[in-house]
Amino acid sequence: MTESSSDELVTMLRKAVSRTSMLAEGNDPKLDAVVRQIRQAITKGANADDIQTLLKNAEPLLIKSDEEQQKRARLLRSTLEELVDLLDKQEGKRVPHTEKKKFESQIRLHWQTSSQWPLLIKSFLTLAENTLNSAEPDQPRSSFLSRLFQREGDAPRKNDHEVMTQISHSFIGLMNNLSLPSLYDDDVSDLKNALKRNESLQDLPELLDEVIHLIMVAIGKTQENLTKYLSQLNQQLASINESITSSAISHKSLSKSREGFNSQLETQVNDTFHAVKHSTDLDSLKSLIDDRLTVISNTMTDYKTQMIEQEKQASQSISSLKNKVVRMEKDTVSLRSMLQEKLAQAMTDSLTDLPNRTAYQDAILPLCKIMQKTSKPMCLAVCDIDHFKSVNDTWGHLAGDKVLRLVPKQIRSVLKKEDLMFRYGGEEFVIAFPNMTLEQAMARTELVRLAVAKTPFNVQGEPVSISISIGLAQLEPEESPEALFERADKQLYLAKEAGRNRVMGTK
Ligand SMILES: Nc1nc2c(ncn2[C@@H]2O[C@H](COP(=O)(O)OP(=O)(O)OP(=O)(O)O)[C@@H](O)[C@H]2O)c(=O)[nH]1
Repeated sequence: MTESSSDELVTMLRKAVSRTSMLAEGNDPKLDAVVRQIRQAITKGANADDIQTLLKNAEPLLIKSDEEQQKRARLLRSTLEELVDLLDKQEGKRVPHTEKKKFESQIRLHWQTSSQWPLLIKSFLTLAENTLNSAEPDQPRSSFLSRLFQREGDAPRKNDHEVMTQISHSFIGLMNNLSLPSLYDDDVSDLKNALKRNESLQDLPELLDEVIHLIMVAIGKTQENLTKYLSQLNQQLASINESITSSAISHKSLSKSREGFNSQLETQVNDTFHAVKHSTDLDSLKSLIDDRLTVISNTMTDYKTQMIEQEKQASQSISSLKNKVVRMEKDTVSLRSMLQEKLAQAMTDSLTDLPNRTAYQDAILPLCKIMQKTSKPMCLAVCDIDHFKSVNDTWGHLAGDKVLRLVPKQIRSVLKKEDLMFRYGGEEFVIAFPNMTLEQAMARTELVRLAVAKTPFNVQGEPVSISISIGLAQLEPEESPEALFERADKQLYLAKEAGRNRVMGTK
């Protein structure tokens, strides 16, 4: 790996760890604290040893969170298996064989992957529908809902009723094992009550959608990825450290033996010199020189043997270092693609799938600069859902989340592909309109406002009117993104003051 590509990798690692660690927050307070330390250390440019110590501290917490995840996964698997058994025991109904086998293999393949749980729950729902919809041989076929889930006034069919109760209870059992932030307490209890009351498959899909949503909140989609990611990062750092340490040791020992040999040789040459100086006759001089030469020759042989041995070791360590570098080059490629995936995740808001505030902050400065440099107009709109708190208060947080997912879809429906929308935070969305004057942006945002106002949002079966207020500002030649946002936000405030459900703008 070249120095510049390793620098690049380190920079990417830093950036990615900082951002990825933000995603982990909120799952476990202790893990949050360690992850925050890692982020700070990396941002400050701490060395590999320090970061490794911090990663080691994170390990037991990650293991704990992994164990909890495993427990939840096992519970999901056994619940789904029991539910399949339950369907099997239905009198007069037949679980479609191929679908059942397919579902069982899906469970086997995916029970440990939390991102696949919604898919498993949905597949179960389909299997249940198809089973309960299967006609008894001597009964005429009729529509699924009318036949299975009693028409109004019909007495519930005992088996269907029982099976619904058991399905609902199984999912209540799953819900009891989710550890959710207390913010969701009311939603969990509402959902459990709704599941308890539920007697028809008709309402089950919607209820299961909410179960799925809460499961996703509880497991935190990123938790499992983060665990894998941190452990891979740990291995990379350990391998870099090991290589550097072993090459430093072998370098040290080589220079030590060279120094030892030099001083030994020097002593022997000096001794010989003195002995020759003080020798009186030719015979004793000859035998003295013979002796000394033997000693010097032995020393040289020893040194040569030592050198050969050390060269062998050095060449072994060089080839192992080379292998490591090759392996790291390979790992870098997969790490790089994983990092890119992480970066994309870190830039996306998980509720709405829109680019988030971090993405906005990365994009807005270059966008403003290019518009200013090319003297093109640009506008920024800050949109805020009106009285959103009362949606949460009246219908619950889950309903609020649903509205938060639907509103941007309505907004998107009237935007052009060059308009850039972000979820800025809470119930606030920001739209950048490149190449647009204030007049043009006023017209486009008026369409946005109308698209939301005229949509009857369906919350728990009832239509609810939702509106948004929008503040708009046009970018000035030398203006910073922060100043532009502030001016648009001020217009939003004025729109709220003037009665909401309106657009206000300024040049
Ligand atoms: N369900 C849900 N609610 C959120 C989320 N983020 C923020 N909120 C809620 O959004 C509400 C924002 O309320 P406020 O800022 O007081 O204002 P508002 O009720 O929208 O009224 P105005 O802006 O004055 O029209 C708060 O109740 C927050 O709890 C979220 O991700 N999901």
